[in-house]
Amino acid sequence: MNNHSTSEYSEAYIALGANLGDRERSLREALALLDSREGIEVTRCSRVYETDPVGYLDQPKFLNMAAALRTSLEPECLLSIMLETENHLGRVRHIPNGPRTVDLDLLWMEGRRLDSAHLTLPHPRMMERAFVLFPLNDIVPQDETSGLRQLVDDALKKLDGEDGITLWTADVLGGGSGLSAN
Ligand SMILES: Nc1ncnc2c1ncn2[C@@H]1O[C@H](COP(=O)(O)OP(=O)(O)OP(=O)(O)O)[C@@H](O)[C@H]1O
Ligand SMILES: Nc1nc2c(c(=O)[nH]1)N=C(CO)CN2
Repeated sequence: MNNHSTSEYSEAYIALGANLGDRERSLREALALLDSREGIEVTRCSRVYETDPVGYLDQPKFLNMAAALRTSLEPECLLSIMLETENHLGRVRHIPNGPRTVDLDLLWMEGRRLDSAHLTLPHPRMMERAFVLFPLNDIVPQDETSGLRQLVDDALKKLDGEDGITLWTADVLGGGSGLSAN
């Protein structure tokens, strides 16, 4: 526990994306680093998808996935650990929506709505992004009660289709990471 913790645990959902360097390794290491931090436990991981770039098109394809965390941290503290993790794995910001070794977005935290200079929750663009919704759909339980399941179902119905998204079949989380999909 540290000064930023509360005694309660919450469920949080994050999105991960990588399109530079060893993409599988970046995803695996990001999850392992988060899981190693006090107050964060990675509880479920989605499957991994290879996705065409959205927004800034002249860049390599991404690997995208999502994970559920059990955390005792306040959202701002969780986000700052996520940003530290991105930096640790060599992320450099050059172009908005551009290539990155790893990108970690905080999508949703049970019962939390925020709109500050540094953090907006739920993530404002998550419901329009197939590269977020497909992975999230893998890990949000049918009986999830905070409203996320309904939002994901509604958003998936509005998507155009599955263009530009394929399942990545390699065992990204294997290799002794202690993490597994779903
Ligand atoms: N829910 C959130 N998750 C992650 N970052 C957020 C969130 N809300 C606000 N931010 C802020 O957004 C800043 C920029 O994030 P980043 O550079 O990763 O954006 P991006 O991944 O390129 O674009 P996008 O936010 O559309 O995914 C972060 O430094 C963070 O302070
Ligand atoms: N396919 C794909 N496209 C993107 C992604 C991403 O993770 N996957 N992230 C972006 C900025 O967050 C912009 N575009």
